[in-house]
Amino acid sequence: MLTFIGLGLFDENDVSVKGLEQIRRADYVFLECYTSVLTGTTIERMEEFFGKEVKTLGRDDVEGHPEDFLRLAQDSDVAFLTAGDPMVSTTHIDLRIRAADMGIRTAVVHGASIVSAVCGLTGLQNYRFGKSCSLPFPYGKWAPKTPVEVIEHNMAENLHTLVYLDIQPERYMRVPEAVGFLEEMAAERGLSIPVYVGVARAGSAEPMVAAGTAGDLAKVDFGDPLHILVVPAELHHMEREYLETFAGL
Ligand SMILES: C[S@@+](CC[C@H](N)C(=O)[O-])C[C@H]1O[C@@H](n2cnc3c(N)ncnc32)[C@H](O)[C@@H]1O
Repeated sequence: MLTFIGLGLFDENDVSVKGLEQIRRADYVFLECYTSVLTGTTIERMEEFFGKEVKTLGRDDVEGHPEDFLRLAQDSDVAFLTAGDPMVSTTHIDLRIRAADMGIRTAVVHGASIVSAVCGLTGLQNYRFGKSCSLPFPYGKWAPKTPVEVIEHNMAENLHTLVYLDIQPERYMRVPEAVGFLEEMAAERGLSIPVYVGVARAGSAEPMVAAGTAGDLAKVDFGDPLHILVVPAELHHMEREYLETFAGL
């Protein structure tokens, strides 16, 4: 049996009771740590809390040769953990299909996701979001055009855009630098982005939410990772009031 378990947003306490029970019952526990991370804890703290050894998996282990750990699930209970929800903005539906093809029973225990947390923290209505995009660090002088194309398309449709910020082993993209990258790309296309909304450490006791122009956000200290950005569409009056009340718009 392979159980996909979402750990939620910040630390080991965010797992659901169902998720915790499954982890404690599992013969093997793997944590995928490249699509998102719990920055409020460590592997050691998770192991202590779960009472299990937690083995980490990188992108190549999961997407390149998952058979190695999937084989274990053919005759034992394997828990596959991710930060957030395992099936939101990940490619793990592929893994579940591969497992099913190998005759392995599977199940999903959902976790709190950054996608819903952003709505709660910013007041931006979930049904007003268009396609989301990921913003990677530029590679030398190369930077992808896709994020700003997605934003432009969503703005034309009057939809909000959620911008996931790059996570690398040694560094995390922060809101002010993300705004800087997007401003450069937008200027090249002649696109003007009037307002940004930045969020840091959703799920922690002290999440940071700030809204304003690129210039406003450049001055904000968002603190420790993880960070995420929203480019809002035209604001509904309730969304505006919420951002004025909770994000200093
Ligand atoms: C590719 S998405 C994966 C989403 C995850 N599966 C979920 O359901 O939450 C990961 C990105 O979301 C953002 N993110 C995730 N957790 C966050 C948090 N607690 N606070 C702020 N941003 C977060 C970061 O930009 C990160 O690079």
